[in-house]
Amino acid sequence: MDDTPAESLSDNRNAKTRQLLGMKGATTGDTSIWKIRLQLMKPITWIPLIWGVVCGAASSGEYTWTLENFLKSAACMLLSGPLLTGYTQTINEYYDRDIDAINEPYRPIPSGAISLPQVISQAWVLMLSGIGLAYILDVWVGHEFPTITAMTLFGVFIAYIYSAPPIKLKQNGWLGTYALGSSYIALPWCAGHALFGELDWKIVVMTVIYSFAGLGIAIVNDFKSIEGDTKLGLKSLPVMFGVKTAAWICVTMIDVFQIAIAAYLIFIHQQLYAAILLLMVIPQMVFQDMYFLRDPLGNDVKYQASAQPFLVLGMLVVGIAIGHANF
Ligand SMILES: C/C(=C\COP(=O)(O)OP(=O)(O)O)CCC[C@H](C)CCC[C@H](C)CCCC(C)C
Repeated sequence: MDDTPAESLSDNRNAKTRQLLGMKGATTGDTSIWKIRLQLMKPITWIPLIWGVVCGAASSGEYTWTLENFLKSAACMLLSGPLLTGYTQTINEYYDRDIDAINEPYRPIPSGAISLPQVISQAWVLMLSGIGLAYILDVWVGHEFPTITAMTLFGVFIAYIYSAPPIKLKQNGWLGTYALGSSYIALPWCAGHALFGELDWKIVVMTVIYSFAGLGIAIVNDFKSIEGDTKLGLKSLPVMFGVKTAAWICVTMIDVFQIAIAAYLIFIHQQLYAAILLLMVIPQMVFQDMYFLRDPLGNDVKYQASAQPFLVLGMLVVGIAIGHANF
C-alpha cells in the first residue's frame, strides 16, 4: 500500500535528519555542500567521545561549576567530538569509498555528492583545527607538558592507521575493535581528566582496562556488515568466529570489564558507587539475554539502544567515584 502524503512527508523529514546525523537510511539527492560535509563527519558518532570528556572531568575531582571551567570543558568536547571524531569519520569515508560503492552507494563520496579534493581538504582542516585547539587548551590550563596535544596527536595517528592502508587496523578484528573501544573511552576520558586534574598512571590504566568493555560495544557494530566484510576479506570478530561465538565474546567483554571496574571501585573504598555500577550492569545482561544473544543480526540495533544508556551512565558513576576517592 502507498504511503499517505503525511506519512511520506514524515519519512522524508526522518531521512533528512538521518542524513545530517550521518546515520543509515539517509536521504539522497540534491542538498547543500555543508550538509554533505556534516554528513561525512557523522555527528551521531560524536556523542560517546563528548561523554568521555564529561567522565574525565568528573574523575579529576577538580571540576567546579565556574564559567571558565564550563568553557574549558565545552572546548574539549568540541575537540573530541566535531573536530577529531569528525576528522576520523571523514578519512574513514575517504578510505572506505570503494567498499561503500558496493555496500552503500548512496554515501556522499560514492554517490558523487562531494569531490575527493573537497574531502581531503575537509580532513586537513578538521585535523589541524583539532591540534591547534588541543594546544590552546594546554596553554589555557597551564600544562608544562602539552598532555592534551600529545593525546590528540596520538588519536590522529590511531584514527589514520585505523582506516588507511597499508595498516588499516579495522581489517584486524581484535586490534580494530580495541582501537575503536579505547578511542571511545580511554582517550576522551584522559583528556577530560587532564583538563582539570593530574593525569596519573592509575587513570590511564583504569581507562585502558575499561576500554575492553568498549571493545565489546565495537563488536556489536560488526554484525551488520558480515556479508560485505567476508567478501572483502575484512577479519571482523563475527567473520572470524561466527555469529554465535562473536556474540558471546562481545557480551563477555562488556560485562566482565565493567564488573572488574566495580571491583576496582571497591578496592579504592567506593562501595556505594561500585554497587550502583553493578546495578547498571544487570539491565545490560537482561537485554543481552532478551535481544542480542537470541538474534545478534536482527537485534543489534535494538540491543544497543536499550543497553547502551546503562553502560554510559555507569561510566559517569565511575568518574564521580574516582573524583570522590581523589579528594
Ligand atoms: C572511523 C571509526 C569508526 C567507523 O568504523 P567502520 O569503518 O568499521 O564503520 P562504518 O562502516 O560504519 O563506517 C572510528 C575510529 C576511531 C579511531 C580508531 C580513533 C579515533 C581517535 C579519537 C577521535 C581521538 C580523540 C582524542 C582526544 C584527545 C579526545
